[in-house]
Amino acid sequence: MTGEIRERTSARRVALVVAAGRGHRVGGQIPKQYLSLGGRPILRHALATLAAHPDVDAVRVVIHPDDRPLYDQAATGLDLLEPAPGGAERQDSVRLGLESLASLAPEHVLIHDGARPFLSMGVIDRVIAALDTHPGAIPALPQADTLKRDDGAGLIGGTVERAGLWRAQTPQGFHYAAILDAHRAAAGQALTDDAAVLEAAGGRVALVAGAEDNGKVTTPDDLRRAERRFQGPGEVRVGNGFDVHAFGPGDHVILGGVRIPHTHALMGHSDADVALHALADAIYGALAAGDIGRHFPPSDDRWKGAPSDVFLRHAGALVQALGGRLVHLDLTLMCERPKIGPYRAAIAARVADILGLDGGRVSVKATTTERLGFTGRSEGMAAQATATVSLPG
Ligand SMILES: Nc1ccn([C@@H]2O[C@H](COP(=O)(O)OP(=O)(O)OP(=O)(O)O)[C@@H](O)[C@H]2O)c(=O)n1
Ligand SMILES: C[C@](O)(CO)[C@H](O)COP(=O)(O)O
Repeated sequence: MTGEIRERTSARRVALVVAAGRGHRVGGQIPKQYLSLGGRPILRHALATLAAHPDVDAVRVVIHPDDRPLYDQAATGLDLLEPAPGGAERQDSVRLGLESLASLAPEHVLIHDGARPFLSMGVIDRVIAALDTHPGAIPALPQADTLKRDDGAGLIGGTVERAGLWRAQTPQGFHYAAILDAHRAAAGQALTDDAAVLEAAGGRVALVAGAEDNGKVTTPDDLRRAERRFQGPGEVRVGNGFDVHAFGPGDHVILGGVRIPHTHALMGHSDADVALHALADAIYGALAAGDIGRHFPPSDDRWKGAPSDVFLRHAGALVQALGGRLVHLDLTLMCERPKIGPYRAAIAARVADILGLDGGRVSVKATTTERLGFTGRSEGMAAQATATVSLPG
């Protein structure tokens, strides 16, 4: 997301994160969503993931007014809408949050618990995809254990048929107008999730695959389990990127942010920096966060002639937002001319500078294609990149 989103008067898809609860079951001095998990407040984990998702246009958090200083700390550096005040129960907080989005009039809203830190891009993707064909969709997992009902005196009163039962998670996605109307109509009824609110209004809600990791921190045991994830070695991801631009009239090319004199220029919507485009795509790939065209559509005039370090910096920021680290970047440029050798060190240094890395983590290589193909005929250039990213476990 960019700073410009905050100024928007509309956004197609908004994530509404409810975080106004008191966390009584976890206990402690501050509400659970502000407790530290892996060095960052619990709430920040999901905020970073939602803010980094290419199909989420804006994020609003619903908070308890007393928590404003804790919220400001948790949200530092993330580009979010102003938070909205919550209510006494989760359902009230969601309704108030939905009302607060009226002027944005989003098409879709994804309602997420701030206490579910391990949200993945894949779960968000599945919920969003289901909204093409359904007014609501939730991630859920089939019930695996046998279910017992007690008799009120510590004995089993019966066994509940578990077939067809699912455990509901968040984010729960909805067509905004439908869920706002349903929440208004349900005010006063006690319903434990937003799917139940739409169901009560007669809406049909789809089930998509949730994830075991996407559990809610509800009790001190959940918190201990969540902390254990950060004691492991984390996860290493590898992504690749590839890009091509054609030569046209001009007297220089921009490669890796470095201006190189040449008999032609590279043609493109932005500055046609084939190297930075491949690198950005490699990072997006490692995060499963789409590609450069999804974040910076060529149809958007804001990116006409744009310097491509904007794209690479954005990809690097997504890694940071997820609490991750760029371990290594490897770039190969393919062309007959210009000769890359004299500029190799400058390109590596510029890439490292854009991403705030030390130069030893950026490799720049070049090859001709032995006069074969479009690069061999000097009709254009290609670049290929690999990004290695480390994410918390
Ligand atoms: N009045 C409330 C109550 C809950 N929530 C949010 O809804 C999510 C799920 O609720 P839950 O796990 O029950 O959180 P708490 O209500 O804080 O927990 P507890 O019942 O233990 O106090 C949490 O992110 C919580 O902050 C909210 O925004 N407003
Ligand atoms: C919305 C929810 O997280 C779906 O599982 C859940 O219902 C919240 O329940 P709580 O009563 O607020 O803990």
